[in-house]
Amino acid sequence: MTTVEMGIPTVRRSVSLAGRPDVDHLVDRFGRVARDLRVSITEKCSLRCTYCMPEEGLPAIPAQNLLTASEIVRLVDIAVHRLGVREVRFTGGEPLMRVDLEQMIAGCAERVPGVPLAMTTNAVGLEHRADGLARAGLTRVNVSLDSVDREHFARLTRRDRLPSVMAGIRAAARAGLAPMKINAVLMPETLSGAADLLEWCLREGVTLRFIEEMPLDADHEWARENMVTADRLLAVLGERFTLTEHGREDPSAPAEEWLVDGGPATVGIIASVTRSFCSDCDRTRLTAEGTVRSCLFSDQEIDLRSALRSGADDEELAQLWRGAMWNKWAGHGINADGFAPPQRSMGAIGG
Ligand SMILES: Nc1nc2c(ncn2[C@@H]2O[C@H](COP(=O)(O)OP(=O)(O)OP(=O)(O)O)[C@@H](O)[C@H]2O)c(=O)[nH]1
Ligand SMILES: C[S@@+](CC[C@H](N)C(=O)[O-])C[C@H]1O[C@@H](n2cnc3c(N)ncnc32)[C@H](O)[C@@H]1O
Ligand code: SF4
Ligand code: SF4
Repeated sequence: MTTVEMGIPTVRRSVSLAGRPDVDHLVDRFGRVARDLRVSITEKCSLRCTYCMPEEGLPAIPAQNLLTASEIVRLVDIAVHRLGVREVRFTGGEPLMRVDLEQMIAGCAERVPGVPLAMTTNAVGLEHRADGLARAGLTRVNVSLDSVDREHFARLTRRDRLPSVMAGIRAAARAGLAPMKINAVLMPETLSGAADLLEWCLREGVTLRFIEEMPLDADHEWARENMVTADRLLAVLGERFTLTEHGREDPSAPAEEWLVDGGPATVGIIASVTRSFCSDCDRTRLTAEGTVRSCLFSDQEIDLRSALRSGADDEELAQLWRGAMWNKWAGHGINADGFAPPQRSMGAIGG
């Protein structure tokens, strides 16, 4: 399948709160509390990673359906002050594709002072914006970088932009956007360069985390038998480094860590498929079109944008959000019989 649509999830305007305790924060039926908000701000991207986007990019979201910077600031304010969110991460698509990103960050920094404002980015062009983003109030960035081999990088991302990414990483470090983490999705074609990537990150003083590929690619080519597992990666890295299991930063952190050659440097693995961490999930998501998505894999979304634009007050919006999260599933279900991937691909959800 090569031509891909963005996917039309089931978008609802109301949701059942039956059985929900009368608390402010975002609880679900499994006792989890969402404190980590991920806000997708665009479907556009400067790269076309094969595990995420179709070659032609995602269909454009009509401008009137995209949340504006001030709408995003308002929803972030509600999330923090009414729903107990403690950290906000901007993602996409590629967040740097929005020219009003600095304005959005500055608005959030003013409304929710002290709350960490992070961004997940491919770092293309970050070189020119890192200082301004730091001044606006961005606290840290995680950067996607799958290979330090220029040819491998260009093949995987369908764009020859490795030098720009490296320059972006260095500029972000100089701007104080730290601690910075590098994310690398595990793919068969880049596995042979995994140890070189780790060596590069150790030299640059940034933390590397490898990620198992999830069935969220727009081309629907993910296949369990082709995916590189955490165990396979550990065997490959073990040929060059001594790795010692070190556990998780905190129980809801997606990455398990290993000390590299006795430490203190670590390498992380986000093993979403073979060692799922859904039972400790603390995430809530806002899509670029203003729907709440309770799980990466759940296509049932709650529409905040329509409510917001038809005059709902902050408490009404907060209550819709609480309902969306109360109905969150137990987990992604990738390992269950009959699993079907969601309609939206990763770039259309906000990874
Ligand atoms: N299964 C699952 N994987 C996720 C989720 N969110 C992010 N990921 C994966 O984890 C990777 C890293 O996510 P980041 O955007 O860097 O965020 P993070 O790991 O929460 O960031 P830190 O707070 O710096 O640890 C992404 O590339 C996704 O592949 C999630 O909710 N569920
Ligand atoms: C969708 S991107 C959006 C932010 C930004 N464009 C970037 O690449 O960092 C967010 C994260 O999702 C990850 N990702 C994309 N597709 C994935 C997949 N199929 N499985 C696992 N992670 C994926 C990327 O590696 C990236 O770290
Ligand atoms: S992973 Fe990020 S950089 Fe790569 S195509 Fe998806 S949105 Fe773009
Ligand atoms: S797949 Fe869903 S439940 Fe599992 S960690 Fe991700 S968002 Fe949370």
